[in-house]
Amino acid sequence: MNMDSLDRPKRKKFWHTFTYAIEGIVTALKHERNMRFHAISAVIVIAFGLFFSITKIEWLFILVSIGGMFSLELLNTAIERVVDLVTNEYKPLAKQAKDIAAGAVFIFAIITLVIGIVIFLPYVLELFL
Ligand SMILES: Nc1ncnc2c1ncn2[C@@H]1O[C@H](COP(=O)(O)OP(=O)(O)OP(=O)(O)O)[C@@H](O)[C@H]1O
Repeated sequence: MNMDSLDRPKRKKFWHTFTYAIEGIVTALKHERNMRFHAISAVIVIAFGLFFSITKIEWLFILVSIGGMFSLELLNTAIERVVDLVTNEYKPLAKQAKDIAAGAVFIFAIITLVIGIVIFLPYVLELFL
């Protein structure tokens, strides 16, 4: 039996899932101001990292921060879309769902900010002192 023909539908499904995910990211970048803000912030942070030649461990923290921020913002956007799909009337549960999702993004944003300060402040101080 040809194993390749058995594998093919699964592989096709994997690539479809992958392209749908990319489609989702592109859609969010197009329609969500916050996503564009994260993208610009990520470019600036990477430029700072290259400028200051930060260490491997520091790059890993930056990577997790950027990846986490994008992932959470995407989940937040997905929750907003589902809530808007379910209702466009004022519903306390809709408010809770949106605000709790926004809360998750906010907590990670604060942590990311602290990571950024802890990593870059010593480099900036060294530059000026
Ligand atoms: N159907 C709804 N019922 C009750 N409250 C809602 C509903 N839709 C949104 N809200 C609340 O209104 C406020 C503004 O929400 P809205 O979705 O307009 O903007 P947002 O949360 O800033 O998202 P974005 O600007 O990214 O679209 C939030 O507190 C949200 O929880």
